[in-house]
Amino acid sequence: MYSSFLREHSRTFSKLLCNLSFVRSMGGGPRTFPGGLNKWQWKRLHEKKAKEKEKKLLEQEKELYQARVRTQIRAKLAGKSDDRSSFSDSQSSVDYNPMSAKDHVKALADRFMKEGAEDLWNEDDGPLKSLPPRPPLENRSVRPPIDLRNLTSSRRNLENNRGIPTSVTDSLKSRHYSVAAGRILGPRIRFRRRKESSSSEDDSEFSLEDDLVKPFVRESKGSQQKTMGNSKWPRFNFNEKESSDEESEPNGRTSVKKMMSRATLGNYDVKTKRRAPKIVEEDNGFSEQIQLIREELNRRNSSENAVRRSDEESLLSQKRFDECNISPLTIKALSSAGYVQMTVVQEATLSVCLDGKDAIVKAKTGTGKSAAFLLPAIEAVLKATSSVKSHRVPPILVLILCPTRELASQIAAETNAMLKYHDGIGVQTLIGGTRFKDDQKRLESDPSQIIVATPGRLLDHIENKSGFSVRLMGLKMLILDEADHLLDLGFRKDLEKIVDCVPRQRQSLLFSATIPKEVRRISQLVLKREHVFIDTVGMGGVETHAKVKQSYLVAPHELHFQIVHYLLKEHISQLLDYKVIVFCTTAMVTSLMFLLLREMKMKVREMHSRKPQLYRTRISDEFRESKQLILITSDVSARGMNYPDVTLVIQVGIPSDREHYIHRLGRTGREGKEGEGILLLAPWEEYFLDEIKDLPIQKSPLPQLDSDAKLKVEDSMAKIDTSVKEAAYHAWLGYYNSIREIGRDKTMLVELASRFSDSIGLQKVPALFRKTALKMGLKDIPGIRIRK
Ligand SMILES: Nc1ncnc2c1ncn2[C@@H]1O[C@H](COP(=O)(O)OP(=O)(O)OP(=O)(O)O)[C@@H](O)[C@H]1O
Repeated sequence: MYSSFLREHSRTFSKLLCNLSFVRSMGGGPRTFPGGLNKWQWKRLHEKKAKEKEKKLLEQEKELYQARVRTQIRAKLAGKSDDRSSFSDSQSSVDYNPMSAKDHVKALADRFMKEGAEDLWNEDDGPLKSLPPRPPLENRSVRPPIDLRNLTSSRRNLENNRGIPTSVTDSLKSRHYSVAAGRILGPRIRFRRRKESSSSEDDSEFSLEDDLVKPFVRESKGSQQKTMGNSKWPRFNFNEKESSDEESEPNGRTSVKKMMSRATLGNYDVKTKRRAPKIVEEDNGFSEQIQLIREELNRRNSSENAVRRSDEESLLSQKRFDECNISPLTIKALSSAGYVQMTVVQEATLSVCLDGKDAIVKAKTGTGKSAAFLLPAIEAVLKATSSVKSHRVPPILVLILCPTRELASQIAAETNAMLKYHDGIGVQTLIGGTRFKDDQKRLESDPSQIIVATPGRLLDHIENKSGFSVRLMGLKMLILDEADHLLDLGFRKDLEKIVDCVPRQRQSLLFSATIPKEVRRISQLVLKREHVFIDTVGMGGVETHAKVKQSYLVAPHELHFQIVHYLLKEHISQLLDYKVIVFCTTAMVTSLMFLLLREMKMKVREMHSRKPQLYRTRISDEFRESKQLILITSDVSARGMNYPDVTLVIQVGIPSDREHYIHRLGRTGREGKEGEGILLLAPWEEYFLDEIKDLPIQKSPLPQLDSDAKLKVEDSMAKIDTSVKEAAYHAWLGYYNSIREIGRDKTMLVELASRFSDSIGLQKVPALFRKTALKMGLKDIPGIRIRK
């Protein structure tokens, strides 16, 4: 709610810090700082200061906001419609920066009513879940379609629909409140309360503005809100603390409830009505209204989806690149790479991106999102270089952030292909696992306008490399590939720092195959408020490809290695040109799986975060080019990697969330091709299926495993070094401990981990360091051994 204000100020402050550290880093390196502090102490000191400042700003903003809301209540109670008009003359001219409560509410309403924002109405992530069948409502079929916008923009609509009084006095009598915080818009929640003293019901309706007022509203003791049709809709909590605000009236009548503090609102905030003990009934009209809106949205979307499904997952649109407003040299490069027609997401996004608008884009895996952001990126560079005089060191004009090193390299390679005929435009990668000095040399000898980076290494350059921050000051476009992952907690801090170091006047583009609702909410960390949301999947659309057959197997953990071996054998026997990716839960489990399958003479390669970068790059390149190869990997390969013609993806164990499942699966069935995905779960992991229940995944029967194969697996497992297995056990325990559904029952977790330890042929459960056990909350759990 206060974020825009806060962001604005904290950004300025952080920029100052950025510049400060940059100034210090000029001319040879920031090695010592005032007070004898080293770089990190200096940095921490300033981070602390920034946090304090941020807190103070937040407090100020809160106060301002509360004052504004109080004024609004006063105005209402005094019978004035405009909150500002209720101020004294001297106050009325004050500009309540950054915006008035009404404007704020309107802005929220606008944002949530935007085209494509309907899914924000949905309480769950992902597409709208289908609604349970409802008994037919009278006259429902003859109801005209609901204009959703009208629901927010015009109160009258609802009021007329439902016979709610519209006059000022009436509306004051039946006070209107609804819900802000971006959750409900338009339809207002209507509560009925019965006055203790009278049998007639007092309609109290809550309007959008007044949820902002909620902290100031005190409700009568004992009054309860009845559960709404959907329990997730915002609740009005009339809790004990609020009721303790009750004061005795001078006449000794304690049953008269005062609402809000008299100190702030004088007599206006004293409710002189008798206390209403409880809400007598909930107005079902509201949930009905919501239901109708949802149905209307579903209806609209199902017809859109029908059109979409009619050209069944077609990847390419009708539009050609040469029909678009992009450089002929780029078009030439595109056609030499075999791109003539645009893909659907490219067509949907290009004009918006070329217009300079901020956008957040959701499109299925393997549908050409990279080119969709690279084309406008190249245009932005061309535009900027033609209008700006030549610099000795060109500024960085486009910054592309990726979550993994391999993805950054892949994007850079694709950019290079598109820049084939453009002289004087270059792209460089800044990724971890390479020598920092080599980066520096490349940046100096061949400064490029486009940088593709992983967040950590980019920050190293911002903080340590003199001149780099200055080059970033010319940035025109910031792109986040796999945006939802970059906005995840794991990357968030780095991302915030990076955003603070680039100009505010820039275009930002966010792309991913999965954009959960909360990511859309926090995307404004990067995007302007007036951004566009482009969703080529569509609400209610399936996020995976119809041509990818999805199935799952449930088997005890002890059988997983054997089953993977069996599935691979089966697949290889059916396909000459197979190419398989096996995803494991952690790097060390990946390593164990790789060693086992290699021991069993399968043609496998391994890739995970514990491998040196040079090795990772070599394996990635080999797998891209090869046929008849199996890649055993962790989530480093889950997102964005474009290995052509992957025929099967096996996921062993639960992915960390629904999004990971979709991205891993998306390594097959790219460019509209066919593919297959198998998820292998232990019985206690079956709960995960609930997260993907809207996806077309089917249960497969357990294969017939012969005893020879079992012996073979056991023999091969016995040959693997114990240290690898111990590391796998530790990693396994760490992974599942971090998964809420499993990690919360520590005893069960340790028991399962012991079984895993058995299944990989360890004689006894490996011991943990005391510190590790403590950190994981496992110290006193039976079955955990502590290292002496
Ligand atoms: N217009 C086009 N014509 C033909 N092929 C294309 C076109 N655009 C992209 N491709 C190809 O489609 C494949 C997938 O593209 P890309 O890797 O950009 O997908 P993506 O949507 O980013 O996938 P992910 O969500 O997994 O990151 C690539 O092999 C790319 O070369």
